[in-house]
Amino acid sequence: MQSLAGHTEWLRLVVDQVSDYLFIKDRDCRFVFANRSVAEDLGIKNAVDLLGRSDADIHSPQLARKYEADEREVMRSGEPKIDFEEFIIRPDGTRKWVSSSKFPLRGENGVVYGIFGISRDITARKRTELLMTGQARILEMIATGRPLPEVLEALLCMIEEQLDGVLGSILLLDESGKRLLHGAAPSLPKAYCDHIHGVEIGQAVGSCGTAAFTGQPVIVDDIMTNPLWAPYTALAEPFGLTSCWSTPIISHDKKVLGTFAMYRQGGPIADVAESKLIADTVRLAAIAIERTRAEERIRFLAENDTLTGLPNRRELEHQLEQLLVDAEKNKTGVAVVFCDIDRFKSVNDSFGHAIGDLVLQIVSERIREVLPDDHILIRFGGDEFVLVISGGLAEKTNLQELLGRVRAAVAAPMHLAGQTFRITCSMGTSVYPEDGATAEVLLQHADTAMYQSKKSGRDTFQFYDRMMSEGSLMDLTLLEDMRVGLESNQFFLEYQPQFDLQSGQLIGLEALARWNHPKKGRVPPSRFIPLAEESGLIGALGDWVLEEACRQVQRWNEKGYDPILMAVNVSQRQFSDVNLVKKVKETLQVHGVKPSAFEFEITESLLAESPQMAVAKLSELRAMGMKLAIDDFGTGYSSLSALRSFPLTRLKIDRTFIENAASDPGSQGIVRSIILLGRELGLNVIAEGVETNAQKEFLLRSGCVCGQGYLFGAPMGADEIVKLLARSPPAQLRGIAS
Ligand SMILES: Nc1nc2c(ncn2[C@@H]2O[C@@H]3COP(=O)(O)O[C@H]4[C@@H](O)[C@H](n5cnc6c(=O)[nH]c(N)nc65)O[C@@H]4COP(=O)(O)O[C@H]3[C@H]2O)c(=O)[nH]1
Repeated sequence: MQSLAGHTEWLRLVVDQVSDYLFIKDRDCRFVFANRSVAEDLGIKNAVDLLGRSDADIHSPQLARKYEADEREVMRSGEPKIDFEEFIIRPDGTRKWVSSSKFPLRGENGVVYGIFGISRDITARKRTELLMTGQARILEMIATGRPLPEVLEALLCMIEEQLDGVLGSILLLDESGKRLLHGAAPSLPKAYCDHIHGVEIGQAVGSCGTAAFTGQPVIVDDIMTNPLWAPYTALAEPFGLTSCWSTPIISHDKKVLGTFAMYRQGGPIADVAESKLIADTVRLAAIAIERTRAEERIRFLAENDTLTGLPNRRELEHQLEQLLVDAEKNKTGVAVVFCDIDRFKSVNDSFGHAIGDLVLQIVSERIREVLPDDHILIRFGGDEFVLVISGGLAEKTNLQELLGRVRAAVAAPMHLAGQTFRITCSMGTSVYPEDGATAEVLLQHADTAMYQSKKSGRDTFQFYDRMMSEGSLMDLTLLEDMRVGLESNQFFLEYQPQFDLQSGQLIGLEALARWNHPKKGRVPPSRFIPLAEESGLIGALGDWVLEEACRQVQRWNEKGYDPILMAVNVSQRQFSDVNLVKKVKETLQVHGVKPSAFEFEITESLLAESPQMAVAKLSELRAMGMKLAIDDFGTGYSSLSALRSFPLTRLKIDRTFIENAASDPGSQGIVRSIILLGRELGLNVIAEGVETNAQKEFLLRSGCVCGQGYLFGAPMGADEIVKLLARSPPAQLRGIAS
């Protein structure tokens, strides 16, 4: 008996040395035997204290039910359950994975009276497995574009599963690089996260604020005493947070993206953290954040214009369609406004593209400031913007008032690169449902109305009118008529005389195109010249004008009249023709006209469009001996230095300045400056549109040499000019080299 007792004692000593769990349970699943390993992990000092207790007395009901179900099945079937994985949760909340085998215990009569169990610790292996599958799952989430908060949360859950008692948190550095924003923290109290959200980073801002600022990990084992946490102890204390290890999340190009922090409630953090796990976690977090930011950037680029930050054309169509659906439902209006900057190309060419870009940014900001936030402004492309206005503001009187403010805001002076100038815009508006039912039609009609604003002198806005579209149709018919007219001699030239203001002598003629339409009668140049320019027909018309002017000079030469300077207008498109110089040379030669008796009138904007090409071409024409004038001078953006580089011979002061010159001091000042500028550059100056003696007197007083206008003679036929030529031979132009 004694030997048996000694034997039992000896047996217990042996089984208590074994690190595996060894246990026996009766038919009611109550412990009848357990070794020390089982008791220790359950926080029970003496293994005998386990005897008679069931899993329900020790574990959570969920775990207890699972263990019991397995054991009852072994007893019922009489078959052992070998090497299966399960886990226990210790009283401190940590998890232990085990590989268990449970065998039925039979008496000599073969009756099963309990189970014998053995379980081996496989936590390390299991964690590695879980870590690998967890990481693979997170990479899959990143690859399939799951939302960032979801990915970060899964990442932290994986960490919390790996590191017992750790509460994870990820904070993201905001765009300014100054503040940390909440990313994910599945186990931290919400109130704590709310406090941290938006914290400014710095030298001593807890663990995360400091880690983000320095770019280095910050390990704080005692929050209450560490100086980095001094301002935040009161924040951590109510939540029982005692330690925190924060590691900066760094991008591939070494920028701080945020922080990954591990907190503990009770005890230091340094003993639970594993550096390899931390390194893997911040790497995965960096991939997730960078991928999300790259996607956001791509989306932004796809939907917005990079220069102004405004939504782009693609976005407009999408948003406008949606607005129209809402407007249809709510029976409200939507206005589409096309806004185009006037003469933007000239701005770009005169001041450079960098200034052009700034102008676009300023214009977009100015419009945005005037437009209430809930209405849309998009950059349609180039110098075109589209405003979409809905609700009460889309009603005509409100809209008029709003567009007036947009117009004024855009036109306010701009001070850029040491220059001050005004930019204006032309706008056109179409309104749903009156002017169109779809986004496409509304845009098209707003564009048509904008085009009308341009035609009517720019710096204004127009509402779409059906007649405008009909006008476009009429334009097409007129264009066709013009083609026919050019071939069937419906065009002819009139000549307007130019005079020396002092001597009153004839000094030159300006050839002006005229069209006698078989049905419509005289069509004014203001109608057909812009149409010819837009359509490209101006090339053929310009060739014809040059040819006809040369023929006329030739006729007068043959009749023995003294040679007179003949000026012809050259449009922008005509000037861009690569064969222009060759054509002019040939035409003059064919008709025996001296180039020195010919003048080209070009516009200021033409010089601004492409200054290098203009200098090259003008130099060639000038080298032939032709004279070169700038027409409508004063309306463009020419600067003194730019003008110097062009080989010009005269400036024609724009009619609008002469119109007011006798009375308006502003116009007088401009006229005087142009005359001075001409003198400074050694150019002859002629005033156009002189209608009154008062204007003539003012010009004489200001030192203007030449004039042209109804006061001296309207454009007239060649026969009338002959009478002038017969009366007095033309004088040489003063101030121009031949
Ligand atoms: N109010 C007023 N107007 C005066 C006076 N004196 C002359 N005019 C008008 O002023 C315009 C002068 O021509 P522009 O500035 O070159 O302006 C021209 C020019 O830009 C263009 N144009 C005319 N013929 C041609 C041409 O053959 N080729 C090209 N490219 N353009 C042409 O059409 C524009 C208009 O031509 P027009 O209607 O003939 O109008 C002419 C002329 O009739 C005046 O005292 N008061």
